[in-house]
Amino acid sequence: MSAAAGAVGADAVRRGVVKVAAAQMCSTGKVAENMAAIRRLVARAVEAGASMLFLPECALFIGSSAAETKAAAVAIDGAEVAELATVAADAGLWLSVGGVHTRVADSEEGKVHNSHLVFDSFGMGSPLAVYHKAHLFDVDLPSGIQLHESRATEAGNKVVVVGETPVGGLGLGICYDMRFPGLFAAMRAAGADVVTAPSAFTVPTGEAHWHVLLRARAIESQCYMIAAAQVGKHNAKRESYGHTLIVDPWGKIVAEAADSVVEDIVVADIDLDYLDSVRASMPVFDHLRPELYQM
Ligand SMILES: O=C(O)CNC(=O)[C@H](CS)NC(=O)CCC(=O)C(=O)O
Repeated sequence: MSAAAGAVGADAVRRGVVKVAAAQMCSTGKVAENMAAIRRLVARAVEAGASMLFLPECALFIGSSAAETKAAAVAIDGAEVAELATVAADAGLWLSVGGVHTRVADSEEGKVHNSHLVFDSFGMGSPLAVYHKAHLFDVDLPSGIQLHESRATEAGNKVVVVGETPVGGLGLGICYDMRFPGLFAAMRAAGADVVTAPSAFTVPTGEAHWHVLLRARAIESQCYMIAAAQVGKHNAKRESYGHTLIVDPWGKIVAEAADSVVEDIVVADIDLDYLDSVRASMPVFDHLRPELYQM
């Protein structure tokens, strides 16, 4: 075998095809019960042969007021986060936990971060990467839904792409972030192959926008999009749309959970050779004209 052929072979091994799982669940205000559900979902992902599992926003806790959310926030170096690291390590699985309310040390009002945590499968006890949700969901919708995420939460200020995961470069988003294409373009520019939008989407906005937004972000960024979702009634005030989704870089839905199933995983292959071929045949990032539309 020539040296050149050897190099191609090595690259193929690095890119390759990797199976992932995305969860759907209905978290409540009871952390211990949510943690038990996470353990069941992890076991199912292992059984399915996945290398990585993606859990939705609010996987550990979903509250019904800003006060509850602040009170339930965990320390990034605390017991709950360490437990998640151990769960991942014991299973030999990489884990994305899409939105954990974490304490902000210097917040005068006791506000939290909505943090997307990534754990590797080696069990170092702490997350490999942390992204703080940058766009906060402060809305007053015609359907009567009012949500003011900023009452409990401080926005993050950094784009985060984890370089070397089983699925290549992994861009971290959360829920409402999916409405901001600039964030996903920035992730692609920073090396993302897979982007994420773990969610607790409202039912009316989900019916109107969920599939369109997620497919559009995948098509534009030419990345796989993984959106693990909360589903069903969490408490008297909150209900989520479900439809956990995995979309390929051409915009095709490759896995979707039924909204009637309260606890489930869906699996799909992440094929980075296919991703490369999509990017090569339509090199949109070589055609950008930021001088025309940079804001
Ligand atoms: O409240 C928490 O504890 C965690 N945060 C959330 O669930 C957030 C803020 S209320 N939900 C969303 O961003 C939904 C976005 C959405 O539904 C849309 O963009 O249409």
